[in-house]
Amino acid sequence: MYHIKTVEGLMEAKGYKIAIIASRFNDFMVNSLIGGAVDYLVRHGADKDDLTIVRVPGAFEMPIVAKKLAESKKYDGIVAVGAVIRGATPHFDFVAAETTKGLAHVSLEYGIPVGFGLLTTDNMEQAIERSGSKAGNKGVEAASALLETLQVLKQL
Ligand SMILES: Nc1c(NC[C@H](O)[C@H](O)[C@H](O)CO)[nH]c(=O)[nH]c1=O
Ligand SMILES: CC(=O)[C@@H](O)COP(=O)(O)O
Repeated sequence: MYHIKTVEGLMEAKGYKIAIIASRFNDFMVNSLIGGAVDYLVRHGADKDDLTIVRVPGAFEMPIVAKKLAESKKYDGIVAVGAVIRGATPHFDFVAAETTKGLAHVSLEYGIPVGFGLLTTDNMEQAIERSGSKAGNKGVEAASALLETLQVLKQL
């Protein structure tokens, strides 16, 4: 038998300062994503005073705000929640791709983990299903992923 050193993270939020970036577009769903993320973080030890919610107009504005938050060095991590829902034109593809790339860029450039809770769905029904109903809550998943990543990074 080999003993292999394994680095893995527990879901522990105590002591972390976390910013939640949330778009106003499709805010019926986004409010549920915020609620899921906050509930998860608090139930895993976060102090409410250590959480900051930053509202932005749409998903496209998330990366520049994430960059500013990262530059401030006030936060250990970011949870980004939003909902991009396909319409009649190719607009969806541009907004979804640029938001995703922008958030990934900020994460790597500034070395700050970003929990990616952006719904990118073909229709409203899929978005509702993923914001606290039958297909779970992407805000919860993003918050959970952030905590695990923070704990892993701390050990490396
Ligand atoms: N259609 C969606 C948008 N579009 C708005 C853009 O994100 C942006 O705010 C606008 O183009 C001004 O710069 N945003 C979403 O978050 N979700 C959508 O479905
Ligand atoms: C994702 C979007 O921007 C979308 O809501 C836009 O809809 P449309 O392509 O019908 O203008």
